[in-house]
Amino acid sequence: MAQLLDLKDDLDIVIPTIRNLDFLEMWRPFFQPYHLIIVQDGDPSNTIAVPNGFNYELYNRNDVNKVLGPKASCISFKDSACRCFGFLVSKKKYIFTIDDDCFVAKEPSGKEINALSQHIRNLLTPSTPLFFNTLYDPFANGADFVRGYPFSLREGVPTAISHGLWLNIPDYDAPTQLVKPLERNTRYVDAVMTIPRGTLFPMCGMNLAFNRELIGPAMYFGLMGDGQPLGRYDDMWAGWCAKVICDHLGLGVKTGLPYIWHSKASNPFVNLKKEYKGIYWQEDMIPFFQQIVLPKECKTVQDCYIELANKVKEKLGPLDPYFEQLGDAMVTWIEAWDELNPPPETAN
Ligand SMILES: O=c1ccn([C@@H]2O[C@H](COP(=O)(O)OP(=O)(O)O[C@H]3OC[C@H](O)[C@H](O)[C@H]3O)[C@@H](O)[C@H]2O)c(=O)[nH]1
Ligand SMILES: [Mn+2]
Repeated sequence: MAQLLDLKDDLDIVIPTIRNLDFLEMWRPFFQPYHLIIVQDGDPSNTIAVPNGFNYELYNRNDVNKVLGPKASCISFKDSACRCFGFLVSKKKYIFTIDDDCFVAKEPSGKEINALSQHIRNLLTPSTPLFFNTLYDPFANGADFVRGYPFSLREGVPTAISHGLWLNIPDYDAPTQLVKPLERNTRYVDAVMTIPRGTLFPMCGMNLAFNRELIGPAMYFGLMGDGQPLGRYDDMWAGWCAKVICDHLGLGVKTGLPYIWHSKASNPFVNLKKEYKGIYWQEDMIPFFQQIVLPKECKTVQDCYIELANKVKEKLGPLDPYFEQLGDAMVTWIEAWDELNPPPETAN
């Protein structure tokens, strides 16, 4: 498996940022062989310092507007949701996206965690969404399928998403941050699990990898930030859309290892202002995703996503006009995706 854990020609690292990128120094041993796509948010006249020796492309808002023209309206401004522009312009099979306040974590033994290689292992080994393996990831070293696990299901399904976790500052919503300002996550759980089919999960974008060819068009992080009634639901929205589509297309989503060290607690009051509508809208959003049935005619991610977009407008539009705009932006995203990523047979 060791030779499989080096995908330097097949994976891009996408970083959304409003800060300098000194954090890369700690990741240098793991990230240096890889190409970085840096999405600079906020004022494009600011200069983002990238440490020497990294191979990268950097896009600011002017670049987003230049590349997408009017379709740039679907890319959020002043929110980490802008990272999905990096997913759009990448030409690689795999993506790893990480926040700039996430550092190398250590196992209980003190060994530094190469988050990238664990994500690659997660993505290159099958998922088991159809039957839960009680010894967790059967493809992990020293594990296997337990007694009673049907042999007909042991092949598993292709893994589309690998969702990593965080030591130190956990990804809590603002109310929880306010109630538990000093809580730190010190629990290192040595497990990777497949999220069962039919079950949604709260996808966090700070330590996340995925197979672009399997699920890329569904990894749109929505309309958030400047001018929008919502923030910090970017990754959540993408995760709900992607999971419903993964279930429909027979793909898998894993969560657990690897851990990163999340160093910065963002301001809970600022977060509350960004999140509050999402906190009550999600009581309608979640049943929407739980009840959605994608037609069997939807054979590609794009087909599924356009169907989802239409249903978002129909079912969630009455909740708030925001969802009408979000549904339209979802369609614009697919148009942009297909324009920048034409299927091989039509590529000129
Ligand atoms: O306007 C902005 C704000 C931030 N960024 C970049 O996004 C990354 C996350 O920012 P930060 O670490 O400050 O926020 P957190 O609250 O820790 O992030 C969580 O909530 C928002 C997202 O869902 C995120 O994935 C979660 O981890 C960081 O790289 C900032 O530089 C931005 O691009 N624009
Ligand atoms: Mn953070």
